Amino acid sequence: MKIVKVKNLYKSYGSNKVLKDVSFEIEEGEIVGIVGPNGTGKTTLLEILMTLRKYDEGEVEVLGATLPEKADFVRSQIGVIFQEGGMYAYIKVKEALDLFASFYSLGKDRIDEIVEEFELHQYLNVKFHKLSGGWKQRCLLAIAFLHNPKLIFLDEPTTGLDPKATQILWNKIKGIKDDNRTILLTTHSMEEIDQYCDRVIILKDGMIVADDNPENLKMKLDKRYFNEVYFSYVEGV
Ligand SMILES: Nc1ncnc2c1ncn2[C@@H]1O[C@H](COP(=O)(O)OP(=O)(O)OP(=O)(O)O)[C@@H](O)[C@H]1O
Repeated sequence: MKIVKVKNLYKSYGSNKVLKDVSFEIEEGEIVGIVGPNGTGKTTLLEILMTLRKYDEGEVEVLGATLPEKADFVRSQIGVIFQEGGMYAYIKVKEALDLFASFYSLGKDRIDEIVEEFELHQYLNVKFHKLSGGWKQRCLLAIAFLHNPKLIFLDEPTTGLDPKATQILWNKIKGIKDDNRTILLTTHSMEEIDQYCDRVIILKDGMIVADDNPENLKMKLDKRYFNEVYFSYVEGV
């Protein structure tokens, strides 16, 4: 099943044409990474799919529902981690879980399950701003996962994390993926694309310049590492 369908998408902010004729589809169960230089429209694209932004032209379908018409349905089905994880600084982990569970009318059993799955026990009474970067992201992933979404959006989930915390978070993301969930993320880490993504979409100046499996792209361009592929598409080297 196609989880995301985007056809001939255009988006401008005033005279700034940010997305230009973007088309792609995502299959159920894929981990897809979107990469590209700063300001090339990655977050804007994610925000359109998450129902947070209107687009100018084109067609967008998420989980079989057309946007923007079916935004309420899509919102109830997706999980999201925003860039630099927006969360109230002084809320305790337990309070945050209770709060978000109440938005989806979920009971204590589901919270207990998530605490178990993400191993959050020892942090339940810790305030968010006291958590390390890695644990913050892990808690945000747990919250994003509370209502069992089939599609999860992660905007630069590992930015600022040390290698160990990055690895732990990715292990969790992979675990989620094994459940046949679909994950769409942005990252500036070429290593993460190489190691973890089934597919990569490279955006340059708001257009897709490559969309394939990272291994295929390396073979096609005869490169050993994905960062060389990236530079080849983005810088022409
Ligand atoms: N709300 C907004 N109003 C006006 N312009 C915006 C808005 N949001 C983003 N832009 C502009 O749109 C362009 C694309 O921004 P966007 O954040 O989507 O890029 P990005 O690829 O995610 O960048 P980064 O890698 O830095 O996160 C940039 O020129 C940015 O300044």
